[in-house]
Amino acid sequence: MNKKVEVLPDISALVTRGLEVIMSKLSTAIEQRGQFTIALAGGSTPKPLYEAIASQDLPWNKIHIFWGDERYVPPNHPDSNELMARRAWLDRVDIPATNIHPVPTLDGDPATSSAKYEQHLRDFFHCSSKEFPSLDVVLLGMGDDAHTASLFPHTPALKVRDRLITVGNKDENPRITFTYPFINAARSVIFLVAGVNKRPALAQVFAAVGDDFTYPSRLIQPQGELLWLLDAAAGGELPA
Ligand SMILES: O=C(O)[C@H](O)[C@@H](O)[C@H](O)[C@H](O)COP(=O)(O)O
Repeated sequence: MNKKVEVLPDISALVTRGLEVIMSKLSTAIEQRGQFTIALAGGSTPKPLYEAIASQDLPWNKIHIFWGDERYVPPNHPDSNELMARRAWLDRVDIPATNIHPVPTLDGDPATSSAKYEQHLRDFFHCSSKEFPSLDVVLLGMGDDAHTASLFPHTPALKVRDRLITVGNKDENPRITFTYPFINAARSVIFLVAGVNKRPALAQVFAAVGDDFTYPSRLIQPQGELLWLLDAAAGGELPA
């Protein structure tokens, strides 16, 4: 694993750096493989980054969008990660509808939706039930409790290692999430973390020794590149 940590002075610089990194990986992916695949994070931090990507002149027909996790709500619900990304980015660019791969959340049963998303991913990447396909980029946030995607502390989702997608839970509210082994199969995993409230969790995640099930972001140890992009408020006290 190639782990890098960058601390940027503020949110604006964090977004600018995130855009620069993603544009570089997008160009490389399209040059080498003819397409770019990215899984988006939800929450609030990535919204300005999505708005910045929407302003770029890109080969949208070669870009495929997935979600690393989704709340189990309809796509028009205010909590929907898909809705946030469509409003901030996808509705503003000429990307083919077939290049947008939202998590199904209308089956009435999270386990059914989870299996359906898994099959969609396997069909897209033409991979067997044993393989973990590699997205070019998995973009992640991190909660104050060190969760990432919808891998929350001390939940069953943290123990699922033989699937791409599983059902997560936050306060009894179901979520659909990438499993940590699927995240770790990515060519690049990029965390975008901002705010002083994230410092305690970051200290635990970066500690040499710690409990992965208490601090789930510790589980993210990709074979490829791991890049932590932090603003100074979040990362200012981390040991260099
Ligand atoms: O569905 C979600 O909410 C996200 O995927 C979640 O993992 C998020 O990235 C973190 O909770 C950080 O959220 P903020 O960026 O809002 O702090």
